Amino acid sequence: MISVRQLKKKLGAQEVLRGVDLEIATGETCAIMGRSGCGKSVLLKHFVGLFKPTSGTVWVDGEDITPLPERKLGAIRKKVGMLFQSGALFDSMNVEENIAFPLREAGLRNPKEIRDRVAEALEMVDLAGEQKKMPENLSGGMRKRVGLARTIVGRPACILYDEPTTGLDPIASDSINHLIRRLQKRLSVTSVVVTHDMKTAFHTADRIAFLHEGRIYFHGLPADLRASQDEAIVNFIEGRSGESS
Ligand SMILES: Nc1ncnc2c1ncn2[C@@H]1O[C@H](COP(=O)(O)OP(=O)(O)OP(=O)(O)O)[C@@H](O)[C@H]1O
Repeated sequence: MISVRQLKKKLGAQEVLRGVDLEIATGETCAIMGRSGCGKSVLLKHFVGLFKPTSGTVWVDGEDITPLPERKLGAIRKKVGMLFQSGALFDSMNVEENIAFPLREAGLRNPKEIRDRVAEALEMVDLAGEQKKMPENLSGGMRKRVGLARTIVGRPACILYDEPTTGLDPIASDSINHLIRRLQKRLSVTSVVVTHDMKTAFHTADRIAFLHEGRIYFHGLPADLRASQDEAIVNFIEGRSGESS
């Protein structure tokens, strides 16, 4: 579904990505992990053309999206939905209007069809009946669910999650982890989960990619990551900074 070849990205003077190679198969869930600031979000944004590589290529569903101009990226963004960290809701719109937004943008006009699609998406994220609430009256976990409903309402083939559990308490996080897994089964979507939450990675992922110093340092089964004796990986998993106090 996604194939990244020798992707390099410079932002200002900083070489954030230094030759990333990564293959994500159709239907699998891949977690991308790595230390804060290592470039996980930058990498993810390349999958929908929000960043252009300095060099290298990004293929989505068999198409090289690197040379595509902005007006042609709409089709890719229909295929690959992205859930941003904050949920990125419009504060002036209620839950229903927020979720209906991409449908209207795509040209859907039939009010009953829009209502039904919104209700179905809300039901999938366990928020049935919450159509009329305003974003300011939602908890952080609910905002993420509404953001997710807005992502799945367009029926993407692939969902990108940028830090889906950041800022949530452990129980709300656990519930989002289950939701990611359930959606993957129910919709048979390919999922990419950027996270530094070990629980999220181990709960949701078929394979884990560990980004370190601008490259994919490890890509394999969660059990193999856990069993690794490599110093950078062990320090990350055990949360050791290497500093003394
Ligand atoms: N638009 C931008 N312009 C310049 N630098 C940027 C931009 N976006 C990100 N960066 C830089 O790229 C680096 C990687 O950022 P990124 O957000 O991908 O990290 P991350 O691994 O997702 O971190 P975190 O886990 O803390 O969210 C950081 O040093 C950041 O400052």
